[in-house]
Parts: sequence; structure tokens; C-alpha cells
Amino acid sequence: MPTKLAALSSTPVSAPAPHSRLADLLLTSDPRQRRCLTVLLLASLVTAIGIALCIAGAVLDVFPGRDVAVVAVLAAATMATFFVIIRSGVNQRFADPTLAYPQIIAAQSLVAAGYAALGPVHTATLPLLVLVMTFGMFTMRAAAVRAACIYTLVAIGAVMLWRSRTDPAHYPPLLECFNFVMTATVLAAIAQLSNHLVSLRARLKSQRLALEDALAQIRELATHDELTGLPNRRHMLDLLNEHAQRRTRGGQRFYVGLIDLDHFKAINDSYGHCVGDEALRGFAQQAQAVLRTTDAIGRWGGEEFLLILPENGPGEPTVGIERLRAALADTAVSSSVPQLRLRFSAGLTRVRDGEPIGQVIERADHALYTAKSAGRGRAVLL
Ligand SMILES: Nc1nc2c(ncn2[C@@H]2O[C@H](COP(=O)(O)OP(=O)(O)OP(=O)(O)O)[C@@H](O)[C@H]2O)c(=O)[nH]1
Repeated sequence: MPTKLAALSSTPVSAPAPHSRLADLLLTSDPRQRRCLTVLLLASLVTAIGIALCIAGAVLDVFPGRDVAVVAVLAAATMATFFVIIRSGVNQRFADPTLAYPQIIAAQSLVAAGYAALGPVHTATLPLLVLVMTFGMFTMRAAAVRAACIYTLVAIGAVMLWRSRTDPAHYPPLLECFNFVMTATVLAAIAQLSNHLVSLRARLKSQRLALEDALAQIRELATHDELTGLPNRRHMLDLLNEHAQRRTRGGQRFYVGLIDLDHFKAINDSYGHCVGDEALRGFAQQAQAVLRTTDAIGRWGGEEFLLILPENGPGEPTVGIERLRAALADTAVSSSVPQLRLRFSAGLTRVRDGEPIGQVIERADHALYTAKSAGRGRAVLL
């Protein structure tokens, strides 16, 4: 399309700070991977604190150190494995790259193992079951949260039953029954809450999409003419200023042109306003098809259009305009009035270095007036 004149400014990009380089190295620069790894690191921090407490408990002889050490090593190995899988990008091969479900299942299995190993202080692990499910609630589907809750209940129930039989001194059966019922109640509440959370997430997502749509529409309306779809006057002024600024930094020279459709009032008067609108759309389509992709055309107002034509080596700037004139002589711009042909006059001028844009437009307008006075259907270069 000949409306694309944007060239990237050469703003220097500053080097990232050392801490951000370290964060990129550890967590990658991909925002999604980063989110997964950040959650995993948070879970690892909780695990590390748990392991530190276990070491302290074992040193103080609060519970048997050997079993707890096995669970601690397993926990550290599990976290490290998930970190490697996500950091290396292997997780991208799975349907859910967050790996939330396998992580939750692994974490709950470790908590259940910790429950079995911690003897006299085993109930301290129960809040961890809730914490792990809370991690899952924010990312998993409601069905996956339900399945994870059921798995957790079965795993912890089996451990409670096993330990109340093998070590009733530290796992009194009655206390275990109480723990089991309480755990089941909390997990059921979490499963229920996750339903609300999922519908809330869905609502937020659809609101975000609607907002993005509205924003895109507003942006389009602010910069484009509704009838022809061409850039509007304000956008063309922005493009003109961009070109002028680029020129001061050694960019291309350029011409500015004004096109005015000839006897357009007569089209409206003879065939009606709708045909007039159709003709304006037809003109815009032809102009976009015929002009160079480096040229820009926008609706300046009514039946007047503004052109920006970068100078690509020696040659007449009117070549593109004459190509457009020839194309319009051959093209029907209204389906209801197929014999209707558009003619136009054009005024062109070369932008002088450092010249205010208003002055350039005034000169182009003067050139256009000269073309009109000279009998229309022509281009004048001033
Ligand atoms: N259908 C339609 N007509 C428009 C629109 N904007 C401006 N016009 C019409 O364009 C016509 C311009 O008329 P004039 O300024 O007299 O120009 P002209 O008839 O083209 O005559 P010359 O420019 O001297 O050749 C007016 O009748 C406006 O109503 C539009 O969006 N749609």
C-alpha cells in the first residue's frame, strides 16, 4: 500500500543492566517461560525453607533424620528437574507448557512423603497441601484442579492409614481421622473456588480482548478516514513532519502534492451523494493500487487528497500522478454508474530544506489552483 512511509528512528538501544542480564540468564527473556520459572522459584524457596527446618529438626533430634533427608533430597531433585525442563524449553513440547499439573502432583506426593517422615511434627505439612493447590488454582483448568484434589486426598489418606498402623504413637488413628476429614473439607472448598476463579479468568480474558478491539478501532478512527480508509488529515500531517525531520537527519528529499477531483459537485448533483461516496472510495482504491509503495496518499478533506512522494533519483515527480490519471480514465468507480470516470487536477512542489510544512502546503495549493485555472485535468509543479 502506498501509505506506508514509516521508517524506524535510529534511537540507540542502551545495554541491559547486569542484574537484568542475570535474570535473563536464569529465567530467559521469554515472558511466558519467565512466568513459569518465577512460580517454580517461589515454590523452590518454600521448599528450601522446609528443608532448612528439617535439617534443624534433625540436628535437634525432633524427628528421625534419615527419612527426612530422603524426602529433602527428593524434593530438591524434583525442583531441579522441573527447572531444567522449563529452562531448556522442553516444556514447550507439551500441551500445557506451564507443566502445572505434573508439578502439582509431584509436589503433593512430596508433601505426603514429608507427612510420613516427620513423625511427631507431621501435621506441620498439612498447610503445604493447601499452598500447593493454591499455586495450581491460578493456572489450571477447573477439571485439572478437581483431579489434583482427588489425587492429593487419596495420597494423603493412604499415608495417614499406613502411618497410623505402623507408628500409632506419632500418628494416633483418631487424630489421623480428624486430619483426613479436615483435609478433605479444605480440598473440596479449593476445588469449588477454582470454578469461580476459572470463570473469573474467562471473563477477564474476554474483557481484555474486547478492550484490545476497541482500542484498535479507536486508533484506526483517529488516524484514518472512515469513507475511503485512507490516512486522514491529522495522520498525513504527522507523516509530513516525520519526513521533514528525517530529511534534516540526511533522509530523502520529497515532494508534496494536492489532488482535487474535477467537477465533483456535478457528480453529486447528477447521481446523488451515494455515488459521490462510491467514487471517492474508487479513487482511493486506484490511488493505492497505482502509486509506489513508498508514496503516501491521504484524504485532506472533501474531494481533496494529499500526497507525499519521496524523491528516488532524478525523474519527474508527476509520473505516478499521470499513471493514476490513466488508470482512472479506464476504471469504473461506481457500479451503479459504470460510465462515470474521474478526472483530477494536481499541484506539486518539492520540499525545501528547513521549510515549514504550512508553507509547503500553501505552495502545493497554489500549484493546484494554477492547474485548475489552466483548465483542470493536469498536474502543475511549482
Ligand atoms: N459524496 C460526497 N461528496 C463530498 C464529500 N466531501 C465533499 N463532497 C462534495 O464535493 C463537492 C466539491 O465541490 P466544489 O468544491 O465546488 O468542487 P468541484 O465541483 O470538484 O469543482 P472543481 O474543484 O472546481 O473542479 C461538494 O459538492 C461537496 O459536497 C463526501 O464525503 N462525499
